[in-house]
Amino acid sequence: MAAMSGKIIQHVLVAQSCQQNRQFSTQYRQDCCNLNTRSLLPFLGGNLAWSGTSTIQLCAFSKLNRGIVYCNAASSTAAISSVEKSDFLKLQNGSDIRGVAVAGVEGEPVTLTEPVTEAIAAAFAGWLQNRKKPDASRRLRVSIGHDSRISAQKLQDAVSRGIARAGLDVIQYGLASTPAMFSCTLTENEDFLCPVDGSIMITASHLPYNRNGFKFFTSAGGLGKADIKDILERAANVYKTFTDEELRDGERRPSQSIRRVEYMTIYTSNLVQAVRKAAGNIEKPLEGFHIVVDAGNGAGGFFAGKVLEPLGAITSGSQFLEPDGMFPNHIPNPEDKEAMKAITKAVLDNKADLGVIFDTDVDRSAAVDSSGREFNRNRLIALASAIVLEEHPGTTIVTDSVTSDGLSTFIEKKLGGKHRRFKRGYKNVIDEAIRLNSVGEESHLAIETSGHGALKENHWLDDGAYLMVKLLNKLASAKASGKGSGSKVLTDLVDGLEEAAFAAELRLKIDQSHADLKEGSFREYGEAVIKHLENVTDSDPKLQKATVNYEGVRVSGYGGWFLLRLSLHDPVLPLNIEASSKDDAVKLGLAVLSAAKEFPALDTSALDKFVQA
Ligand SMILES: O=P(O)(O)OC[C@H]1O[C@H](O)[C@H](O)[C@@H](O)[C@@H]1O
Repeated sequence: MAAMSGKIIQHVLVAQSCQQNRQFSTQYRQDCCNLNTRSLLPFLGGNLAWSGTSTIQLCAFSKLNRGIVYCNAASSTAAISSVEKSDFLKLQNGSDIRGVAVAGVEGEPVTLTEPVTEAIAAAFAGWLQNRKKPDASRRLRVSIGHDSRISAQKLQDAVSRGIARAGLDVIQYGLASTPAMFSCTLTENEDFLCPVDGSIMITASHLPYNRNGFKFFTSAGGLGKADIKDILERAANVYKTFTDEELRDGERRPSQSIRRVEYMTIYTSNLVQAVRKAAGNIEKPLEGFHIVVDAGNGAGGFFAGKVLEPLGAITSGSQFLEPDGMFPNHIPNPEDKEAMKAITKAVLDNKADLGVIFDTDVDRSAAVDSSGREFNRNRLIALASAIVLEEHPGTTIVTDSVTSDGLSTFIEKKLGGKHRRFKRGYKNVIDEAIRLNSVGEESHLAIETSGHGALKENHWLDDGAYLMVKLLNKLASAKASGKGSGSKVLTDLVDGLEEAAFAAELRLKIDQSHADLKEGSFREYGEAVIKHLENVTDSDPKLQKATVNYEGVRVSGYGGWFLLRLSLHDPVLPLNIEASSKDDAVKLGLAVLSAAKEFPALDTSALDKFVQA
């Protein structure tokens, strides 16, 4: 410990009483106590154990209304006795775990209680122990980070208890980004206790304030669906071993010694180095650029002060950088129209060269050029493809299924690459790119319209901040070589991308309690709808089914296309339509509707409205 920087690593204790926190709150604000009755003990050996990013977060919670909400947060005693294996399995959301962590929203009972969380963390530790042999000189170590959600501290404490319970070392990072939590499994730096053997990010991405969840990483990447299921099954067993006292008083149990590391300093300095290197080792390659950041009150505020400013950029006009788990300004989601409007306005108001926006946990991003043109969805993919294809001519770009026909033409005809339009889901897209490389087809970029983008050069980590670094590299190198000093260099890269005049996504719900399901699953029902639509399409000469398609049914016609597929997570059939006019889009919509109407458990009201409007 002595060899390590005292500024970086401290011991903290979890799960102390409100009284102890009251002492602490005199230093900050009284209402901070209300918010952290189950949180960190501030003192160890007379030193404040809370530092850096955590302090920022704490202060962000200091508004009274936040306090009220937090005090409604899940009581560990609520709904404890009846948590069954099936309840644990319901927490799976693809390759993530998601649940309700804060009480108070009608119809949304708390599912991520502290004991449930502790059991999940202990299960992950057990899963890790089965796979990794610890170094003889040390125990396995697991790091924990979280986004700005109001339940973050409570869940961090419970996760810490679960990991420690399994006998592994716990290292807390405080406010962090999801990509940083993968990155720390690869970083070689013993001063920062890296690499860790496994890591947990506490986040529910852009979902409402009452939700939370977990993503798990090892040096092999994010855990997949099968591993998550395994962990939840193990968690159900761990949970059974909890004593009544543990279930009742989870958050007040004696504390364990936990280490604290400011890992985000390593992560951000890696981003800074990447841009400097790309610009030819210039210290401030972004000098003269004005770049505004919108972190949506999530975890991405670091990008302005810790990445852009050291590179010389001006960041005035950046907004919503302070973590605030009530997300009072807009949903932190680059797919959200209001969010994109907000960053566009900030760029125009500030006459900035570029705007950058992140989702809550910074694994997704988008940008806006100086004229207010959005680089998100297909346009972001086109831009990233152009950059990657300059570096790796001919490479395959793997995308999700809802990408446009115009994007394929752009990648293949204009950029000379290959477009593999695969399935929805960032993990699916990344895994497909990895698979292609393993069978000899070179791929350097896997990217979704949602803003998840992963590069081979960055360990296939879907990192919203790194994706933006690729754009910054372009700005910096253009400036260094005298080719321009604004965002025009980026705008020019997407020149020639054909974009549909009309695009819509409608989500058709399947009523799981409807008799027409005949006790089958919503998946089977959804597949039947898709199959029927395929048959209808086959008999309509104006429609052509895509020959290469990996998910749902994709059909061209009336100068546009539609895709009907099953949602990754919900009993929903999302329908994407793109066409050159609303009239043509309606014609495509009517073709879908004629098939969908045969299925009474399918709620077609959104489509009805669409074709009538
Ligand atoms: O299938 P959907 O309901 O449209 O959801 C699909 C989306 O789910 C999650 O948000 C994943 O993080 C995304 O990668 C994925 O694209």
